[in-house]
This record gives sequence, C-alpha cells and structure tokens, in this order.
Amino acid sequence: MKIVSAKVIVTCPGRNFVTLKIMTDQGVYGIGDATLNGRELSVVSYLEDHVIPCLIGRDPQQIEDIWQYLYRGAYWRRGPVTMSAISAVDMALWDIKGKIAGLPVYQLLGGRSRTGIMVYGHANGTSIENTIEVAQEYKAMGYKAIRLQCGVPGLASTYGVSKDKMFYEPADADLPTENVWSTEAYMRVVPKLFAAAREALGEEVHLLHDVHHRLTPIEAGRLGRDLEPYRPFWMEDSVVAENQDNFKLIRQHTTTPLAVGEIFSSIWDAKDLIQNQLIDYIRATVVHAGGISHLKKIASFAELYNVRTGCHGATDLSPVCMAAALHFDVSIPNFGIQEYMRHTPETDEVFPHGYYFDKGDLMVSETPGLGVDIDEDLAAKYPYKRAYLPVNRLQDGTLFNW
Ligand SMILES: O=C(O)C(=O)C[C@H](O)[C@H](O)CO
Ligand SMILES: [Mg+2]
Repeated sequence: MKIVSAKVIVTCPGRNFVTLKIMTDQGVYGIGDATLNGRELSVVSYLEDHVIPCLIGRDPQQIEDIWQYLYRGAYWRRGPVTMSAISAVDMALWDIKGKIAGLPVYQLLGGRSRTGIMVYGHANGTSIENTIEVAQEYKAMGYKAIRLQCGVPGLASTYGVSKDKMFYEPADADLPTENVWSTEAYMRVVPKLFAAAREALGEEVHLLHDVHHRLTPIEAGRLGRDLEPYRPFWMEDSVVAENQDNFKLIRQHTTTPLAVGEIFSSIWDAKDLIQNQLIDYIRATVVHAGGISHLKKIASFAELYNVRTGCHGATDLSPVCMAAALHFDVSIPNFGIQEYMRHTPETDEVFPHGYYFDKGDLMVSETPGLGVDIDEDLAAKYPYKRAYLPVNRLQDGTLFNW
C-alpha cells in the first residue's frame, strides 16, 4: 500500500481549521487536524512545502516509522508548528489503518476501557449570577462537569467570558485585541464565584476553572487554597509552565488538583512535571502533541505517576481532533476528563462525525477509522480569514500573559 497524494484544506466556517487529507493507491483516505490557532498558515506551509513531498510513496500502514521519520528526520525537533504537522499526519494514518481493518481506531489502541467519556462544558458569564445561570443550563443538559469563568469587576473583558455564552471564540480579530488585566481584582472574585456555584449547583457536579497562565506561583498557591472548601476538580494553567519549579511552590500551599499542558507539544514538556508528581492532570492533546501515537506515550508515562489525562478540547481544535481524542480517551486506563466546547452548526456540517453527547459523556464513533470526514465542497465556501488571539496588558500598560 502506498500514499499517492496528500492535500491541505483550509476552511473558516466561523473560525479557521486546517485539515490534512492523505490519499492511498487503494482509494482509502485518512484525515487529520492541523489547526494551530492564530498561526494556521505556518502549519499549512510546513505540511505543503516540507512534509507532503516526503510522504509520497510511503506505506501508510507504517505509522510509527513515519512519525519517527518526520520527527527525527527534520533535525529541528518539537515546537508547535512541527508537532501540529506531525500530529495531522499521525491522525490521518490511524484513520486509514482503521478503515483498512474495518475497525474504529479505539479497537486498534487496545479496545474500550470505559463506556462514555466524561466531558466538561464551559459556563461563562459577565457576573457571578450570570455564570451560575449558564452553569444551571449545562447541568440541565446533563453535564457532570462544568468549567466556571466569570467577568472581573472593573475589567472590560476577561479570559473565557464572551458575549455569546455558548460559543466562546477568543481569536476574535484580524489583529490582536488588547485586554486589560488585574490579578488583585481577579483573586477577589473567583473564590466568591466558587462559593456561590457550590451552593447553587450542589455537591455532585464537578467544577473546574482555567487561570490561563496569569498568576505567580505564590498567588496560585493562595487561589488554590481559597478554592479548597468548594472542592474544585482542577485549577488549570495557574502559572506559565516554562519554569516548572513554579509548580513545586504551588504544591506546598494547596491540595487543589492542578492541570496543565494545553500548549505542550511533546513528552519533554511534561516529563518533569509528571515524574515529580507536580500535576494531577495532563492536558496535552492529539493535534498539538504529536498525534495519537505520541499522546499514548505521554499517557502511559503519566499512568506510572497517577497523573490522569484531561485533553484540551476548545473550539479551535476541529471535530477531526475531537474524534481522534475520543478514541484515545476511551482506550487508555488513566483517562480523567475531556474538554468539550461545542462547535457551531456550520462547523459540524463541514465535518460530519459519528461522536455524540449523551448524559454528560461523549460517545465515540463505531465507524471504521476515526469516524469523521470533511465535506470539501462545503469547506470551500468558507475561505480563510485571518484571526488572532488577544494580548493582555496590566492596567499600567505592561504586556502580560494572555
Ligand atoms: O480551552 C481552554 O482551556 C483554553 O485555554 C482555550 C485556549 O485559550 C484556546 O484554545 C487557544 O487557542
Ligand atoms: Mg485552558
């Protein structure tokens, strides 16, 4: 069996997605997500100019060998652009393997470890009351886990809070929007949000929060401690993860579980955090961390240290990535939770898929392969539109972490 051609499809049904499609000499094709929010075209070039020429003529069944070829062969290892491109190839090859075998990909990964995949939805509101109202809607829809983000009094905008409560899209402008940040105001409001939410939503629902890299370690320790009475499921990205010693300091001050890793691109970003048991959930995901093949290695390593997975699943990860993530999630022993921000109906139409939501879980598709496709005619109706993630400044104008 041989790869005969491959192409990259860019479409913007409300937001940009980059999809790789690999064709074989036996008429079977596979697709993979290559979307890197705000930097989409760099991955398109990486794939078209540097990866696709090396794929032609190769046996698509040799997934691991092709992965190593692209990773070691590039000489320049890791990094989000390289790893998103490798991820797309890996996903597409697993899709092909499943189609040839006549099996959903999770069967090739060892089969089911569970029935449904618990997901968390996003409740965001401009005020505490508003956020709780939205969270009640999620609870009514059957969600067992809800992420809470609310507006910060005195700040015009906050990470995770949008005008449209159900579809949060941070990449909102063709040049970066500038947000303004105050740690002090934020630290005052979040414990109040969690107190009110626990009271209103009851004991059982899991509550999550994303700090989005905005605190120092000692501030994160304090926020984690302030949230402990409300038993959060996790506090995500409380600090930036470049200096991983940061997490030692947080751990000394709080038992709130810590999640990190949505911007990680390989096991080397996560290894020290995992083996030193400085985190509880690893959020690396299929599209940015080397595809199913590499994420399996990260999860197996994490399993040794009681670290569970919590894959990134924001709307900038396409339904192709979501489908792949679900095959991974359903098969591994140390699954924790899966993020699920629903895509818009336009996106779902461009990417018809077999996974579905049922009583707080996503159910994986039983169709051979990944169980997701791309409608290329429809995709062509939505041309690429430049869109950037925002930047963040402190109130005195200092550039800060977004
Ligand atoms: O979903 C999350 O947890 C995020 O932090 C969303 C990110 O800001 C978004 O995916 C960036 O592209
Ligand atoms: Mg996040």
